[in-house]
Amino acid sequence: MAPVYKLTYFPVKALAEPTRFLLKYGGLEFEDERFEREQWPQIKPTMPFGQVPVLSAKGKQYHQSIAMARFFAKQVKLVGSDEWEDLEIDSMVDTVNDLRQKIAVYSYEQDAAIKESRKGPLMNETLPYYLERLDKIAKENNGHLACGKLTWADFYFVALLDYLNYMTESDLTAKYENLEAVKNNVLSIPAIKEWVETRPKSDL
Ligand SMILES: N[C@@H](CCC(=O)N[C@@H](CS)C(=O)NCC(=O)O)C(=O)O
Repeated sequence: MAPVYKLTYFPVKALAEPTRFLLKYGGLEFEDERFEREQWPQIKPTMPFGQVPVLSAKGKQYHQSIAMARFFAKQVKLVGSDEWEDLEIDSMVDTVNDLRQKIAVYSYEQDAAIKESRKGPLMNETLPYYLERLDKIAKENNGHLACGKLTWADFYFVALLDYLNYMTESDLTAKYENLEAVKNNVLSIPAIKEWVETRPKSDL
């Protein structure tokens, strides 16, 4: 029987990877549909808001990567134990996403001169600002980003990290031992370790 879930995305980790981590963690079968960039013009009009990732299930399409990650986090019990914990987790996920967007504004800039002008502020101000605070939070939470325990906020951060490193051409967590601990806590989970070793290779 075909899997219940199909996740459609470019052949990269990026925004689909948190959901892939959660599906693998929960042992939930899914079709990992990756299309080539040349196919995108044909596929784009078939997506609800012209973007991916898109989750297909039960004859419907669902967009927005954070919404789908939260959906699977509930299924695999990586959400909070009450609304307050969910608030803490959601706020960390949104903060990591804010950081991603700030990095993307630099990384995806097509004009070389504008890109260069954004590099200093990003590298010397924005990244340290976020990473120092995230590292402090990881310390206070014993190697996690929220609630002092493993939650989907950890998965969200660690699954996006390769993409963030690719966009900044750096190893963002190298200098931050508590963020390294968050990374190791997620990557040492057997199902995640296996996925990372066997998933299709991609830079971002
Ligand atoms: N907020 C959306 C953003 C999705 C998004 O930016 N998707 C990009 C790929 S990472 C895309 O589809 N780009 C192609 C396009 O817009 O034509 C989400 O988190 O799912």
